[in-house]
Amino acid sequence: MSAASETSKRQQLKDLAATLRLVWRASPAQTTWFALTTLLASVLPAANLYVSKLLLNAVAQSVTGGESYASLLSLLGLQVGLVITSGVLSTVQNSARELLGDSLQHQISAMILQKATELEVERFENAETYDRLQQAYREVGARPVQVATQIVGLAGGLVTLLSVGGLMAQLGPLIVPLILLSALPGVYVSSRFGVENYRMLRWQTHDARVQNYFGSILTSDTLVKEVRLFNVEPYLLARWREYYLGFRKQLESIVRRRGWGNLGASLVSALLVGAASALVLRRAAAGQLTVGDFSLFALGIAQIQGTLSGLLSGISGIYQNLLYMRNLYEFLELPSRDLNAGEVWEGPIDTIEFQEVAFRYPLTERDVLRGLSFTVRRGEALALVGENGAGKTTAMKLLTRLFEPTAGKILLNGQDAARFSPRSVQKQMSIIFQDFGQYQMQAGENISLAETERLGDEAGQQLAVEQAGADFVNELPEGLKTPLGRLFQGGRQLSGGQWQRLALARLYFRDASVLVFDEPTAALDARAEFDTIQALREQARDRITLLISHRFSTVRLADQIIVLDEGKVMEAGSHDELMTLNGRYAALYNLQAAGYLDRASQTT
Ligand SMILES: Nc1ncnc2c1ncn2[C@@H]1O[C@H](COP(=O)(O)OP(=O)(O)OP(=O)(O)O)[C@@H](O)[C@H]1O
Repeated sequence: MSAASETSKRQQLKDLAATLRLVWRASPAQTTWFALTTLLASVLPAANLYVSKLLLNAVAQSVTGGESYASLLSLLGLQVGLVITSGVLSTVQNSARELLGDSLQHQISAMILQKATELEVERFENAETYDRLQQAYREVGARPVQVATQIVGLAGGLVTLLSVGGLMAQLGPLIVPLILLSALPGVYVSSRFGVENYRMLRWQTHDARVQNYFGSILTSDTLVKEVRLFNVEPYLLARWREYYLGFRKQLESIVRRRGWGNLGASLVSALLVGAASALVLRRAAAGQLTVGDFSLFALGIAQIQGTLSGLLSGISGIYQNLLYMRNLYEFLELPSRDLNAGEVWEGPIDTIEFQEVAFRYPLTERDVLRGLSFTVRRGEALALVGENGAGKTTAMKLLTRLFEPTAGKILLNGQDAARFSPRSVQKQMSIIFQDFGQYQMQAGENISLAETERLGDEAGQQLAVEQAGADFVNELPEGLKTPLGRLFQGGRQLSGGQWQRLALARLYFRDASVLVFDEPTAALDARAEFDTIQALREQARDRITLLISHRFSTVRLADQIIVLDEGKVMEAGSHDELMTLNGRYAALYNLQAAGYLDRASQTT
């Protein structure tokens, strides 16, 4: 695939304009200072060369007494003035660039984070989005300011080239073209390998993520116990290293080929400069050039070569940087989901009705829910049971509007939920997921995250703690203000069950009319689970409770039980009805009950 086909020219122009807009918006003042000082500094090389030439000629003349000390001094003064001007300009230029880079970095990070908040939840379950997010984050750093620097540098470079070229043209007609030519091979090599480098990094993104993942297992606080016990370290290290060796091979190949390319370019360049020098020396031998002219030539070569290669590599640099910036734009252009779009739902939810709901995850081939129908009313509890992967959590993701059904309808108080904005419907729901969050923040914050408008509501937090049976919070050194987790200094680590109680408190903290418990008690023992669910039934008398659990002793407390099998309802009814039916539910229930009885008889 050629670099050009990766992004069309038109797209690149658009990206260029977008990048310049980004730079300008980040800081108009710093951008102006930066551009102005760069342009002013670009006439200095020609001025310097010219004054040096005059000074050398004057020195040569003074040897024969043709030039006074005062006139030499005035030329020197001019040269010192130029050095000071250049110092002032470059100081302002560097400061402006540094501040501009910082503003840009902040602005782009904020854009990426904002975008992440607008993405559909399903995007986060998709490896491609992660790759894009990671690539976008990588570009936050220097790229945009590099593009700005390169564009301003192009204008400056042209001014320098024209002014120095004009001075050197007086030395002979072929001199400037020969020197210009000598810079080209080097520029070609660096631009070609620049593009190749870009492609290599892009291909490596996915593998680098996998490699990082292996590294993160080895440095994870939560996994360290399993890793040590099972002695997984050598395997993980080997996998990690295997990826490194793959990257290394690609890098070595690029470095080797680029090395040969640079060598060839230097040889060609040396030959061309040699030819230009021979021409100048011939004129010098014929007495047609002054000492100053020769110094102009010697210093001018480096200046022209440097400026031209700067110019050309600036162009290819802009091109390459825009390829990288595309990653950022691709991420920012991902479709957003406006969670506030739709009518605003107000008031409590009294009934939930699933009508023939089906769902298929994006990019997959299989419906994970098929024809799911049930109704649940305020004051009732409905339990979903079924084997792993039967679709229970997915049904809750649909109810809570994290995803939309692919077929069928969900009615709330008899109205199609799809009409209402997801945010306003979600306000009426509180949930504890299987993989609930363990936020490395204070205990009280962990609870109040369910309603950040009430972050300081300690009485509310305390009530939620009591409802969730999370009394351990009161024993913590600073109570609700105790920082939790191991990530930051001073944090207290909780047990799995304690974290879960805290997540339960978070669920209660939100004043919702629908409570969803997705295996809320997995980290609790059977007795504690039973107590928790019974307490929950008391507290949820005037709400709708939806419960997912693998423990039938808990499930039996629900008014309605739905047995899901491969996304379809297999049986539905109350505990007693399902036991009378003597089907799958009854079989599973009896199996677990026998297990309990068995254990009970062993302990007595
Ligand atoms: N993001 C996803 N993309 C694709 N398929 C998914 C995704 N999440 C879940 N699935 C698939 O959907 C099916 C139902 O998953 P779900 O998590 O709803 O099951 P569950 O009944 O809650 O299982 P468990 O008891 O293990 O929690 C499974 O086959 C799972 O592999």
